[in-house]
Amino acid sequence: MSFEVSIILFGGGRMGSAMLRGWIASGIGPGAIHVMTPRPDEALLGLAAECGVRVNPPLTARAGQAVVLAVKPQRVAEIADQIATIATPDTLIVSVMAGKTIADLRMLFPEVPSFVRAMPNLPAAVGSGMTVAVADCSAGQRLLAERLLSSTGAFEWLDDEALMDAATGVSGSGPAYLFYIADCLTSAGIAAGLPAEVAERLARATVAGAGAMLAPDGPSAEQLRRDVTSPNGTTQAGLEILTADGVLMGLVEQTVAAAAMRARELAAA
Ligand SMILES: NC(=O)C1=CN([C@@H]2O[C@H](COP(=O)(O)OP(=O)(O)OC[C@H]3O[C@@H](n4cnc5c(N)ncnc54)[C@H](OP(=O)(O)O)[C@@H]3O)[C@@H](O)[C@H]2O)C=CC1
Ligand SMILES: O=C(O)[C@@H]1CCC=N1
Repeated sequence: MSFEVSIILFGGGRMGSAMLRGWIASGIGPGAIHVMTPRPDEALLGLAAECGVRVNPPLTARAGQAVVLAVKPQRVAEIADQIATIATPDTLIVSVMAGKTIADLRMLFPEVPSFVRAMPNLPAAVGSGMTVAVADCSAGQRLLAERLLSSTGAFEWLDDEALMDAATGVSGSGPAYLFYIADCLTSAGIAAGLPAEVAERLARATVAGAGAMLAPDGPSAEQLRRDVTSPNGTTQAGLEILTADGVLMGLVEQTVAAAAMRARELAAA
């Protein structure tokens, strides 16, 4: 899907760069993208040079554009003056900051009429992201935001902004939990006698392959798990440990709850 939209991205860090890569790969015209970030790293500068993205150009008011905020919630106040100088009655702010509510954004940016609060995740960089969002803007801007956010992978609107913090705990932070599982699998492989590099290669490929099978229109996770598990075989022996007494399930519930709680705290940061 290729379309033209003029974007100013504030924050060229991990999430900003991940979205930028996803946008470019999906065909969004790179000449239409400006990145504002105080210390662009080599990778960002290389990507920008390769694709014609402008980094830290002088900004002027540009009607109809999307301003994407990918700075830390704790630092967003620093860009209020810059946003005030570029805001027009058509400006749409798309924030991906954890915790910050649309009400918070309205207080921070009183000149801006329209907001989308989104929560993407890092696999956006490879077109396999999961983004959820809520909107307080016109139907046309909602469509624009949806095209932008869905260009990096799966996307859905949430009806209730109160669900954004729980979604942050599941899909926003979720890739980190799975990367940790990959590390656990590597360590367990080493403990079981595999050379470290072999264990790591096996763990990475296994988590990536299992993730690929969880395509949205594919079988359920439960069905896929059953497909691996031969009755009385090796997987059953392993899963009896992993699922014993619901300990892991309880830990994952606590993990998501802690992340959601931190998102609520960040609203006030
Ligand atoms: N990382 C993730 O997986 C996800 C992150 N998010 C959200 O994305 C946002 C960014 O997170 P993340 O990318 O991890 O953090 P990073 O620290 O990697 O990126 C933040 C970027 O913002 C830049 N920045 C700081 N001040 C300004 C400013 N005044 N104007 C423009 N840019 C500025 C920083 O530059 P410098 O380092 O030079 O100060 C840095 O490059 C957060 O709000 C987070 O909640 C949402 C979903 C997932
Ligand atoms: O850890 C964080 O605060 C951000 C938001 C979701 C993923 N990373």
